[in-house]
Formats: sequence, structure tokens, C-alpha cells
Amino acid sequence: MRRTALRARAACFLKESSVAKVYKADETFNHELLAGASCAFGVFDGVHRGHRFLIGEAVKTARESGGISAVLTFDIDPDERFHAERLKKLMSNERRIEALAETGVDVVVVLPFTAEFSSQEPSAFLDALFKGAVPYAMHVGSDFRFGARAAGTVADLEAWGARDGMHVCAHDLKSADGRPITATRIRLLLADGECEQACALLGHPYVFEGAVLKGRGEGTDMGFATANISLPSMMQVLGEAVYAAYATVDGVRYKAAMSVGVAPTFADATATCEVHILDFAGEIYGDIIQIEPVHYLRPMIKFESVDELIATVKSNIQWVRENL
Ligand SMILES: Cc1cc2nc3c(=O)[nH]c(=O)nc-3n(C[C@H](O)[C@H](O)[C@H](O)COP(=O)(O)O)c2cc1C
Ligand SMILES: Nc1ncnc2c1ncn2[C@@H]1O[C@H](COP(=O)(O)OP(=O)(O)OP(=O)(O)O)[C@@H](O)[C@H]1O
Repeated sequence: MRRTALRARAACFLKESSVAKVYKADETFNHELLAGASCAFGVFDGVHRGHRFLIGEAVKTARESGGISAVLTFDIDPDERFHAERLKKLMSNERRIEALAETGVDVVVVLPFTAEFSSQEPSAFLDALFKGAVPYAMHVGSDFRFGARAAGTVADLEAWGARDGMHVCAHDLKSADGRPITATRIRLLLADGECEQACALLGHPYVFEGAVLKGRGEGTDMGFATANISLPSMMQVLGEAVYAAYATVDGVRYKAAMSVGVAPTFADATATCEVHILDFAGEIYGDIIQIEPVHYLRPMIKFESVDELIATVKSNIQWVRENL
């Protein structure tokens, strides 16, 4: 298709905003949107530096060809269907799609990850995805897999693209310290409490959010009120320990000291994440708050006495006050 025709068509699909329009690829979706587009394809949990590089390449070829740039992704995360019990995620599906829409790409196309769709063999999977529309370029990492049992490889993508002239750009994975940046690597760093290194690979802060639940009410008596955060197991990426953090309540960002893991000092404790928000005294039960862990302070300790626990937690809070 000619460059000017592509531009004209692209213009009618796009709204004037730096945040991409998000399309759900359901039965109402017009697949023609993807004809002549430059796409980046994957799950993109965390929207890390490697993902941003790949999306940047799609934006570049879109500029060259005159078509639109598109991120193709899934909802839900395929691992949620196949390995939900052991999956740890850097972002919820909603946040991941929002973050993808903020990368500078023109559109985000979200493919519902149904059993039916995902069980198609590679070539049928691509036919169902594009329904006759042929993108100009498809950017993926060299390890990209798709279709039933993740059997489809870059070679399958190239064979499919060769039929209609789609350029497949399989990129070497962007690395840091000699190793590819992957969501798995970042999750492992967070499990070890390595917040700074994880954020360096993400290229942005690691933030999780959860609703504030009622706790046992002991914290206030001890001199440090805590918000107990409810987190589904899938979002419990951060290793058990005590951290310096920021907590955002109703759009306001506060310093915070946080424990992750059930308090071993108390037999009746159940909360898995407790946050003391510095210089904050509001009623926030039921509110959703955002937590940004920034620095590992120490492991969780089973204290011999409550006085010892209080003194240690207060010294952690003081450290946060002085160093964040
Ligand atoms: C910064 C911080 C550090 C903590 N460290 C520990 C710890 O090392 N060991 C422990 O048993 N509990 C620890 N806790 C959890 C406290 O024991 C818990 O917040 C307190 O018992 C209040 O619990 P409640 O909110 O359920 O009433 C910590 C809490 C915070 C906020
Ligand atoms: N470091 C990277 N550099 C360039 N492309 C990447 C990088 N990491 C992943 N990709 C590509 O980005 C797309 C999304 O990948 P995917 O969601 O599998 O990310 P991932 O970080 O490898 O996640 P996981 O560790 O969970 O497998 C795929 O096309 C993948 O090949």
C-alpha cells in the first residue's frame, strides 16, 4: 500500500493523544487497523527496558513506512492460564495494558487469551489474529514463541510473513551486565529484595497496589500504625523482608516502612504485607494504595520480646525518615 494512503488511513484510526488507543480484538474489532502497521508482539509483563526497546523499533519502522505502530498483547497473561499457581507478575493485566499505552505507540491491540484462540497451531493462530490484514513489520525478540504449546517460532513467523510480504524483525534481546533483560530475571531480583537492581532493569519504579484491610490493631498500641495490604499470591513478587518504600494514598506520596511476610513474632498474625506510612493519620480501610519498595533494610525477625520488636521497627522508620 502507498505511504500516503497508509497515513490517511492511520489518521482516521488515531485520536489526538500521546496515550495509545486500546482495542480489544473481539468480534467487533476491525482487523484492517493492522494492515500496513508496524507491530511489537508479546505479553510484556513489567514493560521493561527490553520491551521498550522492541516497541521503539516498531515505532521507528512505522515512521519509515508511514503506517501506524501497534503493540499486540494478551489479556489474560498466558501464564495465568497455564501456571497460575506458580506465576508471579510484575504488573496486573490492567496496569500492563495501561503502561503499554503510555510507551509512545499509536495503538495497543489486546487479544483475549481464550483456550480456543491459544490452542491453534502457529499458522492458523496468525490467520485468526490478522484475518487477511497484513502488517508491514512484526518486531519480536529472538526467543518469541506463539500458538498452541508455544510451538510457533520466529522461523514460523517468517514463513507466514513471506507469503504476503510482512517483514519479520527478530531482535537480539537487550542485555544488562551481559545477560538478557527479562521479566523472569526482574522477578527473581525482587524475590531477593534487590529493589534497586530490579528498577534499573525495568527502567521505571516497581509499584504494586492493594486494598487496605483491617489488621489485628496491635501496631497502633506499639506506636506505629500499619496498613495491612491484601495482595493476591500472583502479585507477591517481593521477597519476605523489611523495606524502605513510598506509599501513595489518594494521589499523595509518603515515605513508608514496610514488612513483607507474616510477622513471625505473633502466632495469630496473618497479614502478608504491612506498611507504616510516615506522617499520615487517616482512615483508609478499603482504599487501594500504591506501594513502591525502594530499598531492602533487613530480614524479618522472630523477636524474643515485643519491646525488642518495637525498638527495631522504630529504628527502621527513623532510617526511612532520614534517608528517603
Ligand atoms: C517496618 C516494619 C517492620 C516489621 N518487622 C517485623 C519483624 O521483623 N518481625 C515481626 O514479627 N513483625 C514485624 N513487623 C510486623 C509487626 O509485628 C506488625 O505490624 C504489628 O504486629 C502490628 O500488626 P497488626 O497490624 O496486625 O496489628 C514489622 C512491621 C513493620 C511496619
Ligand atoms: N530484553 C529484550 N530485548 C528485546 N526484546 C525482548 C526482550 N525481552 C523480551 N523481548 C521480546 O518482547 C516480547 C514480549 O516478551 P515477553 O513478554 O515474553 O517478555 P520476557 O521479558 O521475556 O518475559 P518472561 O521472562 O516472563 O518470559 C517478545 O517478543 C520477546 O521476545
